[in-house]
Amino acid sequence: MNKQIILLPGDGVGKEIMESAKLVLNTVASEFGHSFTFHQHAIGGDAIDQSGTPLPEDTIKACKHGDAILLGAVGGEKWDSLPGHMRPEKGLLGIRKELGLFANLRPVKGFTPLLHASPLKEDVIKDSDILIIRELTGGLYFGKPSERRENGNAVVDTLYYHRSEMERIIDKAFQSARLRNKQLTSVDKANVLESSRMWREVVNEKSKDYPDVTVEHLLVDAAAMKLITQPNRFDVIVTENLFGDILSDEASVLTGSLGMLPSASVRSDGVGLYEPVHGSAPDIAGKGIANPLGMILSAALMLRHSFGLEEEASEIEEAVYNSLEQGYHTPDLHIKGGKQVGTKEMTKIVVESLTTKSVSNSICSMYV
Ligand SMILES: NC(=O)c1ccc[n+]([C@@H]2O[C@H](COP(=O)([O-])OP(=O)(O)OC[C@H]3O[C@@H](n4cnc5c(N)ncnc54)[C@H](O)[C@@H]3O)[C@@H](O)[C@H]2O)c1
Ligand SMILES: CC(C)[C@H](C(=O)O)[C@@H](O)C(=O)O
Ligand SMILES: [Mg+2]
Repeated sequence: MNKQIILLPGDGVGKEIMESAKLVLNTVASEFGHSFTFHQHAIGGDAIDQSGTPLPEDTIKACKHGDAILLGAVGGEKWDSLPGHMRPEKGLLGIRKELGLFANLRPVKGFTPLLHASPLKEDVIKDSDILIIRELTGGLYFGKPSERRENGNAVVDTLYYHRSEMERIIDKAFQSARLRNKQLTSVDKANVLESSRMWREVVNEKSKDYPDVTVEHLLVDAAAMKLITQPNRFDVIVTENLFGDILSDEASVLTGSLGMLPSASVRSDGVGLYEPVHGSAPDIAGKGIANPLGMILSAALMLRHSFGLEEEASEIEEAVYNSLEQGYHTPDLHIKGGKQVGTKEMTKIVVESLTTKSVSNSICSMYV
């Protein structure tokens, strides 16, 4: 298979972990006889420094023509004082919107060896296998107006959703639930927000088309609590943009670290942008200790969702979990008796595991 992959390393640890993804993808290419060509472009702070804008035209053009996109992370203190529309984060929001990537899939699989200090019982964590589906191109992130008023003393952000935007993401969530354990939790704030009341209506209407899927509604505050106290009760969670952003970082504790979570931002035709859930991690950037696994697992999601390479994707996931089971980990994780390594070494271990195919594991879930 011949594929053109657009790489947007971005800022901070984004650059470091993108190297890891490239190495793993090159290994897969040579093991399975594929040809992956990489085209690197600027986004975020990196792009601001190079051309004065967080999302240059040539980056948008390349993303539209590539077969899939891998993104590291954007942002950092250096650009924090820029006005809102100039910030690195606008580059990320812009490319999601530009490509119509309305569905953000964030799989979370509990992994007990990493959580020896957790108050939860081991089997609760081990049984936790959640797919968070976050609406990605609407809500407060994109609502107009968003501005300062009254001489800068008042502020407005707008939460706008069209019913059709709710319908497509909720449909996607029902379809995903059907492929998994047929349980859908819709998270909203229907006791307060009009948008959430419409969201609930749409979920209830759509549920008639999916009678085999069990639906529950949770208010977001209670959902946040249950995600931590009873994570194994969830299968697929669907929610709007901002709630999904927050809940997915929270859920990452089930895996031991935010550095572990991958994500796929997709639309209906398979076009996708794949990125770890975490940010540019300025506190550890440049130290060579960033966890590359969320990025590597995002590359696996790309192979599965955009290229249909299920076997290759599963092998990467297995190599990642085999490496952890052997005790190798970056400093953000805590494995009793494990061996702490840096980004490059961790990547090398995953690559070795891929090439030796020392596979045997039951902890790796199908990320749908
Ligand atoms: N998708 C993205 O590009 C994205 C996502 C979130 C935040 N951001 C941006 O990143 C910048 C920093 O934000 P933040 O500090 O709130 O969030 P962050 O996700 O960058 O970091 C939060 C914490 O998690 C740790 N962490 C994150 N990724 C890690 C990894 N791979 N390995 C080990 N530890 C890791 C960090 O060291 C930090 O302690 C901000 O400018 C923010 O806007 C970007
Ligand atoms: C950087 C920021 C705009 C982004 C978001 O909120 O979507 C990030 O937190 C994420 O989760 O991808
Ligand atoms: Mg986030």
